[in-house]
Amino acid sequence: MADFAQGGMIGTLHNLRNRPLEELEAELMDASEETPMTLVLPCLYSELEGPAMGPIVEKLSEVKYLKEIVIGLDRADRLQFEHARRFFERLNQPHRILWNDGPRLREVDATIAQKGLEPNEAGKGRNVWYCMGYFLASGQSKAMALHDCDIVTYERELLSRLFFPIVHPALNYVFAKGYYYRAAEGRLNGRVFRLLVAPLLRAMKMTLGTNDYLSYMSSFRYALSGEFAMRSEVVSSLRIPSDWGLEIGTLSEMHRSYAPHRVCQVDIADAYDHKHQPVSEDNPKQGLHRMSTDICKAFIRKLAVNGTVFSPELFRTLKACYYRTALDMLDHYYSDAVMAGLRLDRHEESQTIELFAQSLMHAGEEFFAHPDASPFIASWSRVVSAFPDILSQLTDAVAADSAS
Ligand SMILES: O=C(O)[C@H](O)COP(=O)(O)O
Repeated sequence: MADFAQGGMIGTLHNLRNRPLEELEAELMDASEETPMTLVLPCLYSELEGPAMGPIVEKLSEVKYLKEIVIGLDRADRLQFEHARRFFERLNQPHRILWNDGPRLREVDATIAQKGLEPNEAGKGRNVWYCMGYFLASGQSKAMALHDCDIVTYERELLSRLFFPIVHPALNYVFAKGYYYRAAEGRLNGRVFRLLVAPLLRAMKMTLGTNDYLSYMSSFRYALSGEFAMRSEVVSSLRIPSDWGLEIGTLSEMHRSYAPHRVCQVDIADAYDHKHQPVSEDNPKQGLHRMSTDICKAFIRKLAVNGTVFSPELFRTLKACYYRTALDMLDHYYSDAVMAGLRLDRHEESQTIELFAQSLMHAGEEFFAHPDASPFIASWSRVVSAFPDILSQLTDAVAADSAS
């Protein structure tokens, strides 16, 4: 059962009363006249072959209030792109597939690269960024929502609850972030959020002192959720990171550009399950190992930009504080899991905390070695000012791919 606490700097929209989906969708239908809505699906080709995507597309095809669906397809060759086109044919809404690795979109990327504004690495950030560009270019909608494509617990309600706060005429939000808890097959998940992000934020407050940014970030119940929605005016000026700092970077940018009362979080699901990445202890370039380093880097850069002066001593203190805080929080997660009848392996999670502490130190070393490095991709408004016809090049390329 949901509580109704408003504990942080942003608004929290709970799931009070389990309102029927039909009621929510009817209100979204009404809102869609004034505020048309586009859904963005950033996916890997391999996800089309996984257990989640088929049911997601089946359920989405029933949604009536969507104006358009934009699918960003990564890691697909020509045959796989053609298969993807057939796969998405069952959608009842107008939809477009961005074949990110296809020759036409690579050519658009090469054009943007002439002025050094292209995403500097492939990945979810680049995929989302091109979908945002297409959303602006198509100009069909005033609101955009985005969700992951590996959600095995997907229900239509998730999408309706994500859009509701930014499109309902009585509400004044420009950005909504989804929250839930993660669990599957009797086990409590969400390891990076629980074991890294939440205790690191507490440790940063203790070591650096509370500031507006840390209070804002701590207000999010699931800062790493891949589900968020925004009004079109946010999309053109948003800078997003190309690495695993995407979610933290996006929230940080919202903090930079908008007052907290225009940002909210919304309960979009009960238990949520998805594809789990390995921890990857031995390979810092993969799995949760890589994700944890990118997230630490995203925090460090943001704090540096806000005026925090980092030193090796500060990192040692922060690491010690993080480590102790994470272990304390693990006790609470364990108690919560036991009471809910869920499994949680304390030894395994303690080892993961040790690895995340190393990731924090590693991120600090990288920051000292490359203080100017930034994973942020330029905003679309900057790209458009450098290449005034880039959005039509993008729509032409996508249309030509879909007609080929
Ligand atoms: O949100 C997270 O913490 C990471 O994506 C890892 O999630 P998982 O533990 O559910 O795989």
